[in-house]
Amino acid sequence: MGKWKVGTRRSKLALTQTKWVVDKLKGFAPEADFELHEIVTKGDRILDVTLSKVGGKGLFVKEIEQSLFDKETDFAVHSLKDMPAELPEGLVIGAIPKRVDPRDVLLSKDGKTLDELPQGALVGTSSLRRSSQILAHRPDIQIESLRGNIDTRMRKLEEGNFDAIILAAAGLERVNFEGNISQFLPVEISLPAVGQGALAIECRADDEETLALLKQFDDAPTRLAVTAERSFLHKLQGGCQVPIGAYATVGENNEITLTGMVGSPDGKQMFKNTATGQDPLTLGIQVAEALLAQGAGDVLAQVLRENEQ
Ligand SMILES: NCc1[nH]cc(CCC(=O)O)c1CC(=O)O
Repeated sequence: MGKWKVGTRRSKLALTQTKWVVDKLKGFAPEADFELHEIVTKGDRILDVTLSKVGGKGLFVKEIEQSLFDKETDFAVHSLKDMPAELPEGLVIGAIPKRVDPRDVLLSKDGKTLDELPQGALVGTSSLRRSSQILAHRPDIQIESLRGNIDTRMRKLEEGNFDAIILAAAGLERVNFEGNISQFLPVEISLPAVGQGALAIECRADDEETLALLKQFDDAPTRLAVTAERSFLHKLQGGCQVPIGAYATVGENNEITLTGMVGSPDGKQMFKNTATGQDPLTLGIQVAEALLAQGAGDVLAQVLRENEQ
């Protein structure tokens, strides 16, 4: 039994993800009743502005979290990568389902790969992490900002505004657009965003009934991996839009291997480190400290200063 009110953003991707989660949860609680509550977030309303200049990640989750506090909703489905490194007191991630493909992908005219793009090609992305890594690999490329949901971005490619655009494989897969992918970028070229490809189901920390439901849908290796990635992000205090990437995998005996990167937006400076360990929180901090020792702190400080201007 039980009735759950589920918070979701209104974009096609968000609705698809939320409906997928609800469907799976029905498998664990066949008699339960789920009611979707669509919430328009600040991030959705100001997509035409450069998000990094108005406050970053929190914009997509704040109003949804408020509805959890107000008990208008009982849990909410987010893309994990849209969530700040630190949750507000009183909320927790009740489940992290198994991660899908974490990679970035290139969508181009005529299916060209990154290496096949013409000299000086125009590539659309608003992510500093993506621009940094693309430019490190192909310094001749021109990067231009590209905002909006998946449909909007793909339309701008079709209209001929860009030679190529970069998106997350996971988002395209979830809305069945993966047929448009020209190349899966290897993580050695484009290290994904923290949590990319994973979902987070957020609920109140004291809501035992919801926690018990969500727990059944939690994937332990994914949680270990993204906990390491988020610890790395937290240590670098990468709350807002910053050129930070991280990807962790979990092998035998729950051994976690984490790679983290910080790059300058022009790709001229690139710091990377890989380490292995058992404890995700310690490992994240260790990789972050290795990058700070290489000088990544100066790059991050510079980006923050530019965002403030
Ligand atoms: N930045 C927005 C965003 N947040 C989550 C996804 C989908 C991929 C995911 O769940 O990791 C996307 C689109 C994209 O980056 O292409």
